[in-house]
Amino acid sequence: MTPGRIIFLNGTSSSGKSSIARELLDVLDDGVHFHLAVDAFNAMRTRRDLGPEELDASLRRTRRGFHRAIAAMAEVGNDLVVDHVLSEPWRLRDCLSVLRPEDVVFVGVRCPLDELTRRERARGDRPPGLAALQYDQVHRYGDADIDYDIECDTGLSSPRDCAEQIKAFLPHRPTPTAFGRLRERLSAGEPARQVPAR
Ligand SMILES: Nc1ncnc2c1ncn2[C@@H]1O[C@H](COP(=O)(O)OP(=O)(O)OP(=O)(O)O)[C@@H](O)[C@H]1O
Repeated sequence: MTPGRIIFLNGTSSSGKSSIARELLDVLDDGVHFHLAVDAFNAMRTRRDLGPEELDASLRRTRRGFHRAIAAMAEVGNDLVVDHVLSEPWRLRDCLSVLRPEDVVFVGVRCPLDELTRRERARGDRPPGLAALQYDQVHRYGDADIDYDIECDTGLSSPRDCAEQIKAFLPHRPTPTAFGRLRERLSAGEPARQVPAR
């Protein structure tokens, strides 16, 4: 059985990941796609108030479970669009350890901070300052910027345009993929992006 393709969107809250994912499901006409969002997994959790330690442990298990659910869906041939916030280094490490690098198209979803703050205020359903808190973390691993297959700037492009850009990129996926390159660099203790020679 051929494993499914995983278009993996990483960006801060309000960067436009879910909007792009919805458009991707509309524009991708090669097969059946599923949108897997970490928010949807969080929404499945018991509503009871948890203490800080219990909440931390539960959030970590939710995310580890989410990563393995992605792997399981793809393993049996489902094509996926994943929407995630890699704001802690272990989340990327865990994804690199459970997903097949050759199946992953790694997409950096970027947006300028002032626009993120404007959107966050306008939508009103996210804690104020959340995007700003994640801004310096999601596209970094250690001291380096994360190396993606493709990046979108939602400050410049609509969700539909970003989806079309990703679709146009798919036939040109490099080998090794960004996940393949990251896996090798991180296992060798190197930075997340190749440092240009001086
Ligand atoms: N390219 C864009 N241009 C203008 N507004 C956008 C764009 N993309 C998304 N938005 C708006 O920004 C808000 C957040 O978008 P969306 O829910 O897609 O972000 P998200 O990254 O999935 O956020 P979260 O991780 O918090 O769920 C929405 O109100 C959406 O309409």
